[in-house]
Amino acid sequence: MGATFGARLAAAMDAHGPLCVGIDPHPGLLRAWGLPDDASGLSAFARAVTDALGGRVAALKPQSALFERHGSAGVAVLEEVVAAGRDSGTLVIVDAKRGDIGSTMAAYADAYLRDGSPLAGDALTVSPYLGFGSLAPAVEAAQATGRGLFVLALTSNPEGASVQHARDAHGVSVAARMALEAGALNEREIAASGAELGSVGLVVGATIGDAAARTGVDLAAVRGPLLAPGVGAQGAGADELAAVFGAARRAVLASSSRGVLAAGPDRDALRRAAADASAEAAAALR
Ligand SMILES: O=C(O)c1cc(=O)[nH]c(=O)n1[C@@H]1O[C@H](COP(=O)(O)O)[C@@H](O)[C@H]1O
Repeated sequence: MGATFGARLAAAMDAHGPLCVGIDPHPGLLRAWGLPDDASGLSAFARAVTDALGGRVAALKPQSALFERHGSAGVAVLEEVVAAGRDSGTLVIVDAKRGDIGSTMAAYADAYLRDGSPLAGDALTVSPYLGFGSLAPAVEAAQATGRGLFVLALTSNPEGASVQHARDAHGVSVAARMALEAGALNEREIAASGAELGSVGLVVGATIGDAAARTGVDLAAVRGPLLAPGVGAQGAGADELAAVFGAARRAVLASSSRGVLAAGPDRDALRRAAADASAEAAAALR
């Protein structure tokens, strides 16, 4: 196995800035780009984004749901995106938010985290709400193949608080429990690899305000990458990034989908939008 996902992501952020661009081919965006809402439109959209941004941003994050809308033909396009990202040298985070009981999770791990699987990018978003331990097959597969995970912890949507802020009998919030579990895995990995960041990241929305402090989540102690969606279309910008992440800001990968994609389909306009978003995130997180 080569370098760990955490090490590869840290190098990519140093080279290109702390920005992940989401590939979310919403019907409205396809329309705005003059493309049909079918698999051919998805393919043209995804190719335009990977051609424009491959090799220029730290990561690309295709949103599986928007490909699944078109059934097997759409999933085939998702496979093309994963391959195009890999060919361009840009890390691909497959945003499928998978989570299931352990034995079924093993099948998801096989689909998204196994060498040679057409759906396997460099990392996968996972949902720990069947219990963090249910993710064990994904953790094992990711560590065996040098891939990463992003575990939903404090999500950018307001409804997330009703689950994630809840506290157990010891007063530990659900989000803090997820952060502690991820931190323990990263500590072991870092002890072995010597990398700056582990490979078990968290999803922490840039829109959450002071929720990390209120839920007792120590973001710096996670020692893994912090994927921060909510930048751009959901309203977060430089001020929110700086305020939410504080001492953990060096680990943050800001994520924007519609905020960058709205500049397309023109290649140079997409590049300018991504470069501006990346520079803004870098300044906020310095
Ligand atoms: O895991 C994610 O990426 C994610 C987690 C979260 O808490 N909030 C969130 O918006 N996302 C994803 O990030 C993307 C946000 O898109 P924009 O709002 O267009 O930037 C979508 O694909 C969401 O599914």
